[in-house]
Amino acid sequence: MVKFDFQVQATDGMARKGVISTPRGDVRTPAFMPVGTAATVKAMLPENVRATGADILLGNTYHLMLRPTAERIDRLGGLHKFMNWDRPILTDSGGFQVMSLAGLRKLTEAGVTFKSHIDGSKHELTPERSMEIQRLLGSDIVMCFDECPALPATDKQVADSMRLSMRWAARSKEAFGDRPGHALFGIMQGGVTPELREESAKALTEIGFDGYAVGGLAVGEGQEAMFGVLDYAPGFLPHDKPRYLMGVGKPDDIVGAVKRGIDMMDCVLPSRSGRTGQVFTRHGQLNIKNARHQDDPRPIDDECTCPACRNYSRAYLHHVFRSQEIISSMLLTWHNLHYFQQIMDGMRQAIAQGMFTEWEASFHKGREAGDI
Ligand SMILES: CNc1nc2c(CC[C@H]3O[C@H](OC)[C@H](OC)[C@@H](OC)[C@@H]3OC)c3nc(N)[nH]c(=O)c3cc2[nH]1
Repeated sequence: MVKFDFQVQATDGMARKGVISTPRGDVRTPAFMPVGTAATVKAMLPENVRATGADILLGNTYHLMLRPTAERIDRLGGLHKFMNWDRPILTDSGGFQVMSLAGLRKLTEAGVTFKSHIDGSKHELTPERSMEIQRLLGSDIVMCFDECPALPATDKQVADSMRLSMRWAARSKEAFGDRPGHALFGIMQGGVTPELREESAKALTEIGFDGYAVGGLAVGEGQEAMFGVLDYAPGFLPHDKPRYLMGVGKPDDIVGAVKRGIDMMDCVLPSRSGRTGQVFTRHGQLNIKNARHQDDPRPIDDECTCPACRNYSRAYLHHVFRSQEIISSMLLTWHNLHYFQQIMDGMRQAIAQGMFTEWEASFHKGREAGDI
């Protein structure tokens, strides 16, 4: 039985290239993880998500516990079978979504009670319940139940919230138990305060996890403040375990995070923005709904090998977007996810060759180019 393992294969400055081995397959790092919130990466068949180069995708505890419920997915054979994705799945613990989506929430030492944003039914999430849900879903990488404080927050609020999350991390570990081949990741909190971030990292490392997330970022603090935390926070975490930055981000956020020692990231951006016509390319981004594309016979990017760029013109993509045709979401999502995976592949190769600085310079230069 392959157990869960992480090997750093090369480093270049703080950047690392590695591989996470799991019973359901390997995850090449640095890795970008497409978001499959309600058991689907929207507008994509799982085999097409794989074709973009993804080794792992995300599921969402909060959404799935409400609908169709974790118990139903368990009865039907687990999330992998349910959504026809047999490679690794990481699920978030649900706390973040409760604070951002649910109505009528009550936060206590025990956990969070809330009313479903779907039908108003009452639910409770605790570290123990979150571990049970993620076990029922069958996810390979389980996230601790934590609290991500909303900004703006006073130092005391951030400190109190972080310490609650650390107590919840211990309860999560206790409830997770011993599950060979499955991993439990702790989530560092502490806002933008180095002392709190270090206290959180120490607490998590003492409890001991298979990987560590840097939480509490990408919540509106801005790129400069986020990079400011990433200039020191990953270094507080064990070198030989994966580091996961939650909820990030735009292409330049991703590059800056890998440069600062992050191994895994997730973001709704490439899939969600694909549905709004936002297209990411190596020369920057464009919005296909802009009238300037309606007669343009060129592909989005003539060097991109995705189906949208190989087979369709900007004029066509403009037309199907304007006409709200379903194929528009399919092609633009596929292109954006493909492009994000191209960035990860480029960084993995660059780190392996000790060329990350040069690769980063060409990445930024490509975006200075004029008309895209
Ligand atoms: C955007 N900035 C962002 N997202 C943070 C997520 C959620 C990630 C979550 O973000 C969406 O949920 C809302 C995704 O669904 C749409 C989830 O994918 C399933 C994804 O789960 C990993 C955090 N989750 C936890 N547990 N703790 C965090 O501190 C945290 C910080 C985040 N910042």
